[in-house]
Amino acid sequence: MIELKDLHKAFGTVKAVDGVSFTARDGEITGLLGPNGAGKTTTLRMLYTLMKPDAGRVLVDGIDAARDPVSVRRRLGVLPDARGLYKRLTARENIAYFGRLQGLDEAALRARSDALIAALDMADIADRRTEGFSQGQRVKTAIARALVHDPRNIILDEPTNGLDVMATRAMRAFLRRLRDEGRCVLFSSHIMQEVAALCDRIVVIAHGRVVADGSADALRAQTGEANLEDAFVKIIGSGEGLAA
Ligand SMILES: Nc1ncnc2c1ncn2[C@@H]1O[C@H](COP(=O)(O)OP(=O)(O)OP(=O)(O)O)[C@@H](O)[C@H]1O
Repeated sequence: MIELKDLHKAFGTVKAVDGVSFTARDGEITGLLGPNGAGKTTTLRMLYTLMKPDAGRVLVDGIDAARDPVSVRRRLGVLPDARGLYKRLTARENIAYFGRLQGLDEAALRARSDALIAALDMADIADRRTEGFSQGQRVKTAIARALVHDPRNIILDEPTNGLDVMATRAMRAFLRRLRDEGRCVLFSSHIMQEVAALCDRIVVIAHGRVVADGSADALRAQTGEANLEDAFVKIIGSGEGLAA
């Protein structure tokens, strides 16, 4: 479970995150939806301890990220916005490298790598160097790498960015599977359909603040709009910066 409590972060005069609080629960997919520049990436960076908040707290499975960042990182699998892979290594070697950094022994590493390569349907590319990989192949490798230590909480920044329709469908199925295993899945997106198709709970963020938080049905009821897209536009105040 991930709890964010009144997070703040400013860059000079820009209040990127201005009092964000929400909870992402186990066994649910939570979507962080907001237009470009809303503060999604900054919020996620504070959550995965890459950036220190100016104020506020992050708790992962009840552990305070400021007090024990190492334990928090162990409990998180992160697909960051920058997906840098080592291009001279094969996909499998990229995954193994991260597994060793996480302290997995060789037997556990092999078992986890094989399971992820099968789950992400990447057997055909696993032993190729990642140099020259397509966007979809890179995303799959980065996800396998992020999950090698079997984390309970999974954070993904725009996971389907640049993926084609089939790869997007496969990614959605994979995220549902993680959810059905009881994990806490949190992802950010500025694509309404993505969030509508996938999420049990939607946190809408605009100008660094949470402007709505609930199921798709709750958001429709809150706004009186039958169509989720219309509900989002009403909540955010405009459709600018959101993609259908
Ligand atoms: N390192 C930084 N230095 C200065 N300003 C920043 C920095 N990081 C983010 N910002 C600003 O903070 C605001 C929020 O940015 P953020 O990247 O969190 O938004 P986002 O919701 O992830 O947007 P997008 O969908 O475009 O990725 C923006 O105005 C951005 O320009």
